[in-house]
Amino acid sequence: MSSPKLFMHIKEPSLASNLLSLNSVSQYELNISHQGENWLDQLTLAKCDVALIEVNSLDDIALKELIHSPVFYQTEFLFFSQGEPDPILDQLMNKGAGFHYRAPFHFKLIESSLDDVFRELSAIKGNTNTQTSYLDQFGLLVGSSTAMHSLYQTIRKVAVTKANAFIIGESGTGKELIANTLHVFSQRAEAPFVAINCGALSPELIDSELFGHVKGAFTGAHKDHQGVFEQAEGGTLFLDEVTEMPYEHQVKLLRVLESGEYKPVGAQQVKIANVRIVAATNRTPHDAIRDEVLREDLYFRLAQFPIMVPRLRDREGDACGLAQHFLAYRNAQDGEHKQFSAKSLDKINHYVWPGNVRELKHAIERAYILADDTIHPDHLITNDVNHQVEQDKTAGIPFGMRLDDIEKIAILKTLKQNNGNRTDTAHQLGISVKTLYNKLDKYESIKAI
Ligand SMILES: Nc1ncnc2c1ncn2[C@@H]1O[C@H](COP(=O)(O)OP(=O)(O)OP(=O)(O)O)[C@@H](O)[C@H]1O
Repeated sequence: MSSPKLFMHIKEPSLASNLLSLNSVSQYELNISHQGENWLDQLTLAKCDVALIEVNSLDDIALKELIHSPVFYQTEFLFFSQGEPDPILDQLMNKGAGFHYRAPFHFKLIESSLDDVFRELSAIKGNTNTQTSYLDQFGLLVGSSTAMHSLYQTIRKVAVTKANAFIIGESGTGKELIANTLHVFSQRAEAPFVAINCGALSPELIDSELFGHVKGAFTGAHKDHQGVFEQAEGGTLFLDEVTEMPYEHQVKLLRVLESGEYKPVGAQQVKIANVRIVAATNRTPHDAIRDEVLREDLYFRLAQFPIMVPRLRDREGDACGLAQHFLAYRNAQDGEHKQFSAKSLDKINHYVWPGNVRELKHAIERAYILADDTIHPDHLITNDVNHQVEQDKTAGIPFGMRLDDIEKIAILKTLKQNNGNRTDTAHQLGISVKTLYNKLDKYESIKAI
């Protein structure tokens, strides 16, 4: 296991020597900056886990650049200043940059912060070859790739802030786990984490689902009902598939985010919302705004921190690692010792996993059931839709078949393949859950005529 790396850019000689004499500093692999050169460039090249940076001038170009640099999310920062107001540093701190020590410095405190960071980093780096899985784990997320480590850094930083976060990534990449991990690492961890799927909210009940209702507010409202804002009081509200919420209803969310107030249906008094909002989408926000499925003003309110989730195929080595991880857990459940053959691991490694971790998890579950002791490539059944479409194409679609009939067959077949799961079906077909519901409603009404 390699030691965590520490970068040091300290000009003031006595501060530098005091820091260098700390025991906690000597635990790290040390990397000292060359004065006179841009320290951010050096830090970017050195890829360090922790950086000690002395800030003593408002025209520090590197400090200004840091806020837009990926390094900001990949490194734990300890800034040192003489205490003069510095708006850029304030901005960095608001974004969860780490620690800012003002002169006179208390080296005991600095020592203990560095010890804490060292322990955390060692735990992450050293969490390999456990009995159950050899991948690193952070919160609820498993993965050792560089892409996942940089995601962990981002989550660690965002979690401690009050900002809303917007998680953007393909279906099955783990957006809900990320939202949950953000909650677990936040100061709201003791309060509830409430998740709702905005695509599944029925338009008639949206107000009541979000804000609750009082008894007698409408026919069927037999008792008071708490909406998700109230259920998540003090904690985190996860708005999954927020782009699938009807456009005209999104303004209601916007109002709460702007004013912090909401009113249950039929109530006289407004309530104050005390929740952190984490939203997610598997669309590109830019496209969603252009296609008018996401209000731009809502996006800016939600996306104080956009978090991009890497696709499984962009996490080098993680597909095999996760497969081993899922299998190890399954073995432990049943007291089994099933294993992958070398060829099956090769198949896992080379497949693109369009359904990301969810698809991998399901494939391992199926393979586990099918295999006796060893999982062979044939046991690994994937949702390779493209491949299936190719096979169906060779079977041929009848000449002259109406396009809407072809569409209907594709929808119903995919729905069946996904055991009726509408979210997965919509993702595979490349349409929104809302569109899928509309089309299914249309088929139903035609049947009824
Ligand atoms: N990094 C990970 N480590 C372990 N399990 C994971 C990881 N990422 C995803 N999973 C598992 O994969 C499945 C899908 O994850 P999740 O529901 O969080 O994805 P999602 O991006 O929210 O999907 P969708 O957009 O379809 O709602 C879950 O069973 C989850 O436990």
